[in-house]
Amino acid sequence: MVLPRVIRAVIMGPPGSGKGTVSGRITKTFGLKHISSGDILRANINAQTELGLLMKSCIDQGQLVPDDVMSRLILNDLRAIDGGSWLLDGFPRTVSQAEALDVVYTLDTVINLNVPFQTIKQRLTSRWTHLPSGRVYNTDFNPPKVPGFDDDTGEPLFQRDDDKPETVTRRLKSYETQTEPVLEYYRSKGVLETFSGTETNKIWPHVEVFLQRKLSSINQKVE
Ligand SMILES: Nc1nc2c(ncn2[C@@H]2O[C@H](COP(=O)(O)OP(=O)(O)O)[C@@H](O)[C@H]2O)c(=O)[nH]1
Ligand SMILES: Nc1ncnc2c1ncn2[C@@H]1O[C@H](COP(=O)(O)OP(=O)(O)O)[C@@H](O)[C@H]1O
Repeated sequence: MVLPRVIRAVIMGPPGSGKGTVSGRITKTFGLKHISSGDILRANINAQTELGLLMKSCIDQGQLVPDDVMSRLILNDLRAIDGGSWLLDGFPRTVSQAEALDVVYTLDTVINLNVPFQTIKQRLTSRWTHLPSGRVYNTDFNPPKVPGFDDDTGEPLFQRDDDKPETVTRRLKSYETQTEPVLEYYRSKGVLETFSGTETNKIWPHVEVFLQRKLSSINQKVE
């Protein structure tokens, strides 16, 4: 699909709700650039940058990275895209981050994946990630062709330290206290679109139809 006008979107949902999985499908279908705060942080940890080393213990303990650090990091990346369409995944996670984003950009839509916590806990213990690309697998849902290795590159997959059950519980708590208020923030601005369910393959067709309609209505306004 051609995007005549720049589209700015955010995808939200608790950890493990399928943001990365659905983002992959959105970028493939609609051509938006996927920017994942978690992938950016993990790339920094892997490259042992100063920021990565500072943030690692915070992330491993299931706590959020400080707002000012995170907002600076993401806004810099968005500036570098220079006018292209994007889909933000994992940012904003606090009202303060949402306000920082608001100062610079107006969002077209915020997709909210509403998946029960019980479903999520089971998924995360079997999540495997390909660090360089951010591709995610699951030993039950979408296993790699060769266990432990990425389908596209053949490189090894890795299990995130913060996907341990006790850390997941802490991340879900921080989602409730710090991120749920962001949903209210976007609801009051009229841009929040919620998709509820327990299976990505059932949620995705609704997201796809919604985005098709949204993009064609935006493009009609441009013509
Ligand atoms: N069983 C199951 N696993 C899923 C489903 N959708 C995504 N997953 C897996 O659940 C884990 C979390 O998904 P991910 O997209 O990384 O969620 P995020 O943390 O919100 O970005 C990954 O291992 C996915 O492969 C689903 O419908 N069923
Ligand atoms: N916007 C953000 N603000 C603060 N911390 C963040 C943000 N995005 C990611 N992080 C940190 O990185 C961790 C992993 O994030 P992410 O990969 O998005 O997790 P998930 O996909 O499981 O929701 C978070 O638990 C948090 O410590």
